[in-house]
Amino acid sequence: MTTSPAPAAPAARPRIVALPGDGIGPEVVASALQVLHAVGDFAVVEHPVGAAAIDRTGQPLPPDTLAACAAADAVLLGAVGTGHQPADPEAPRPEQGVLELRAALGLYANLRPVRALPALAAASPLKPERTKGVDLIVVRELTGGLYFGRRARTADDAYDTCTYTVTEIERVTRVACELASRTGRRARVTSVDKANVLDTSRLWRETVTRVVAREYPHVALDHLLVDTAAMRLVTDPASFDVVLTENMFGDILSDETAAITGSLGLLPSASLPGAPDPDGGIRGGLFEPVHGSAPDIAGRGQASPLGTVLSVALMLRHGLGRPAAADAVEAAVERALDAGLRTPDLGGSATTDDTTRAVLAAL
Ligand SMILES: NC(=O)c1ccc[n+]([C@@H]2O[C@H](COP(=O)([O-])OP(=O)(O)OC[C@H]3O[C@@H](n4cnc5c(N)ncnc54)[C@H](O)[C@@H]3O)[C@@H](O)[C@H]2O)c1
Ligand SMILES: CC(C)[C@H](C(=O)O)[C@@H](O)C(=O)O
Ligand SMILES: [Mg+2]
Repeated sequence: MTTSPAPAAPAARPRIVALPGDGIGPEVVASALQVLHAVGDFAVVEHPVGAAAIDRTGQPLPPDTLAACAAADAVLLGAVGTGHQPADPEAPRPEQGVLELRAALGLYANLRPVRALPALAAASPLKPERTKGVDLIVVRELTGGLYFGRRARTADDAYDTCTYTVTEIERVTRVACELASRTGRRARVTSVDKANVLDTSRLWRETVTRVVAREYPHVALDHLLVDTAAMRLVTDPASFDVVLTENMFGDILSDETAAITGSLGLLPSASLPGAPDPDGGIRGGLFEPVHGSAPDIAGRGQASPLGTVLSVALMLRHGLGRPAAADAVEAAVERALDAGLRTPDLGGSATTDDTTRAVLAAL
């Protein structure tokens, strides 16, 4: 008697934790999850973070939320924050939730890609000839520097310290160089620091220079001071390929890149525990738009969900090893914009729901 082979076990559904958060977070996450479900079969569970979690549990990152994120294949976050600081300096702050999550999951490499889409050339405050062809990635160190240094405050004074170790700088430099070396990129890394003032920046510059010279000699490396980089990002954005920088500078410069695309609402990000797998393998990670909770427009159905939808594309590509689905989502967003879709931040009147429908229709 011959035995037939056992039927192949169905591929496990990737487990996604969604953290809607605050303000427009729930609006943009709901939209992005519709797009995610349109391109595959995923098991999604939602957990609270930020002010929503403080309201429910007193903590911005409750232990149940962290445990679920640690066990998930990938995490999608909307935004946290109420837009105002609590009167009591000891009170928990929503933003601590996202910072603790990044640190707890070891997500030191934050990728913030920026592409100027031809359809949106007129939406940028920059001249079209300056933004034409811009395709850069900010690689922001995410778990060190001022955000995580020793700090204290009294009624009369306060300090935050900026610390970097050689190991922290080396590993994020490797991520930037790996990305710069990939097909379609220009093998150029611009490292941004403030080496004319800060010791951490001098260590940063020396370490980046050494890693590139020893391990990535084919990568063209240059260094810019952060003030000059801020200027160059709007005067000559097309000159950048991969921008490598520390935590605080990366936060500020990446919001500035909104001027290139036309709106902060369009920018996605991926926070990873290392370089994306070159073979498209599963990496996990946290995926979130660059923008915040936008309290000024929350609850009105006006927010652009595209930064979160494009973060889903990054999740599919870098977190879940599904590059074809990622390409499909990005192409659908481009087709919808080509067809004239414009939310108020881009000068139009499309709602969040209109945008979701347009992307789903273009898939
Ligand atoms: N990762 C995060 O969760 C994250 C990121 C940035 C800011 N924040 C928090 O968000 C709160 C508000 O901060 P803020 O106002 O300085 O920055 P923000 O990014 O929330 O908003 C800045 C401006 O951009 C607009 N905007 C942002 N996202 C948009 C979208 N998707 N569509 C259309 N317009 C959009 C807003 O309406 C606002 O005018 C603060 O509590 C801050 O700490 C959270
Ligand atoms: C909310 C805040 C802590 C966060 C940051 O500064 O990293 C945000 O501005 C971002 O860019 O993701
Ligand atoms: Mg920011």
